[in-house]
Amino acid sequence: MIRLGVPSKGRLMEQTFDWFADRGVRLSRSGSDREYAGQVEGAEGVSLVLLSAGEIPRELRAGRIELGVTGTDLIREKLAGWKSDIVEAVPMGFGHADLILAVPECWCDCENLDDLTSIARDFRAVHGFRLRIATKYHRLVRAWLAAHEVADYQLVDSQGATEGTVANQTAEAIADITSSGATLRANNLKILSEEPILRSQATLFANRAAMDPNMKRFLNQLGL
Ligand SMILES: Nc1ncnc2c1ncn2[C@@H]1O[C@H](COP(=O)(O)OP(=O)(O)OP(=O)(O)O)[C@@H](O)[C@H]1O
Ligand SMILES: O=P(O)(O)OC[C@H]1O[C@H](OP(=O)(O)OP(=O)(O)O)[C@H](O)[C@@H]1O
Repeated sequence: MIRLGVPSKGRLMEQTFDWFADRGVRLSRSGSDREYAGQVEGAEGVSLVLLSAGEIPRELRAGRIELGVTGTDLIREKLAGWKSDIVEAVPMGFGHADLILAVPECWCDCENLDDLTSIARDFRAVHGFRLRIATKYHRLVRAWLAAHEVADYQLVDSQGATEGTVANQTAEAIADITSSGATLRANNLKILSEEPILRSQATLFANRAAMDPNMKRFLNQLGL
């Protein structure tokens, strides 16, 4: 049996259902909106597991699902060395979002990472603590800042409403996912001019160890 993990709610779930329907596989939730059980029609030996998008990486690596749909950001953030256990089967063309670093709009002398680096250096001297960046993407942000040789900062964990942390004075900058940019604008934040830390989209991932003839047949059926 191939267990296919799909986000259990929202646009990501609906667009995943549409993507599979376009390829002749009908995924649906059984029972009420609140019941996290599902059905698969049009493919033999495949079952549907509805999960939080954030849990799909862990479940895939643990082998509790063989296939999973989630954002590339979540796989890279949650699984160190993910390529040894996980195969990227296909980017699905939706759920596009950029992981970016943003600072208050009113920081007129801060347009890029070089500016932020010198602000961070002075910040520590003036305030006695390191400039705080709120994020839930600890691994990706740390690696990106290290690659750009930025060291004078601290990460503050924020699992939601991250853009609000600056107004709430629990951070000076944020690193989060954005797509339309509306949340950043509403919170008076601007993106640094560098390329995003990561461009993410919804992707079908497979557990590498589960790549048997059965799995290949199913991927084939999906046109992959
Ligand atoms: N505004 C957005 N536009 C497009 N994609 C987004 C947006 N926000 C988040 N995503 C993407 O959706 C995926 C799920 O994100 P996230 O973990 O925040 O979901 P969630 O809805 O909070 O799920 P859960 O709470 O069940 O884990 C991620 O891959 C993320 O990149
Ligand atoms: O650029 P935009 O189109 O405004 O989208 C960006 C927002 O979407 C996500 O939040 P989500 O709604 O998933 O809630 P969260 O704060 O719980 O992460 C993300 O964390 C941003 O806050």
